[in-house]
Amino acid sequence: MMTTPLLSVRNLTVGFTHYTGTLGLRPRVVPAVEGLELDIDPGEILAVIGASGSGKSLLAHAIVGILPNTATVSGGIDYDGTPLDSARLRRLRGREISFIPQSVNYPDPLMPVGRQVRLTLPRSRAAQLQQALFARYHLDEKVARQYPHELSGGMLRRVLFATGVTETMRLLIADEPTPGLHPAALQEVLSHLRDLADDGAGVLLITHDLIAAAAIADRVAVMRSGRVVTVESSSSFTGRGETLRHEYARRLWRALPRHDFWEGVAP
Ligand SMILES: Nc1ncnc2c1ncn2[C@@H]1O[C@H](COP(=O)(O)OP(=O)(O)OP(=O)(O)O)[C@@H](O)[C@H]1O
Ligand code: NI
Repeated sequence: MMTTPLLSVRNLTVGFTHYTGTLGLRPRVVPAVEGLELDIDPGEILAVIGASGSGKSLLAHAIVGILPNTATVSGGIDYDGTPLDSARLRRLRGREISFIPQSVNYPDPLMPVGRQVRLTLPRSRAAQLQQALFARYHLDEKVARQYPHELSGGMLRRVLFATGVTETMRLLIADEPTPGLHPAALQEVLSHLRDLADDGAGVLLITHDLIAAAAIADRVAVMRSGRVVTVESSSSFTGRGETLRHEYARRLWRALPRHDFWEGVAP
């Protein structure tokens, strides 16, 4: 029996207009990601890996409807079997669909973290919901009044989850939630993601960390230059990657330092 995927990305292309010609007046749409096809089932973690600039964040932004309005988009995204248009997204975002943005300039360094969390919540119940979320993520209430630089990396990450993850969540899009974490905090975030999936959520985990992706995800989509070159079962990232379907995935796997080590000692 076929089940409907929770999320289905169909032939998604996102382009940006570049101006060419001698006067720079001739507009041309250059695709930044092209022909993306991906499914996520309930209870599944799909990791998306790929080099910087390969289009991972654009994929996430297309799903949660926050592409810049300069982007040209074609293709479709279905949620629960029906198109995820902007009206539906507005209704579902923050309820069923959660997003943890890439933490480049987030959280805001100049705002207490509790206030940042409250800004993402329905205004009428923001204070109460923020307290409940902090309790759920084992964050002391005084943390709410602190600034990001006053918290450890692991605590900050828990704040990000408190911001993004709601009780009613069915789909989580997490863009690089783990960089710069020390091993214990990394482990904590990864096992939290696994728990959310084991509770039935579909998770799209964007990461540079192929080892973490292989350890925690069910499948790993590999992006390169704006395309999904292959979707591999995470169990194939083992040994020398003999069972990986695509050569590029094998190359990424074999390029990891510990493989150099093993190759170094192999007869
Ligand atoms: N607002 C924009 N205007 C023009 N081009 C853009 C815009 N945003 C992204 N791009 C292009 O799309 C490409 C993919 O960007 P994206 O942020 O998705 O990469 P990424 O895989 O998330 O990289 P990283 O790992 O560094 O976060 C970039 O190389 C860039 O050329
Ligand atoms: Ni990114």
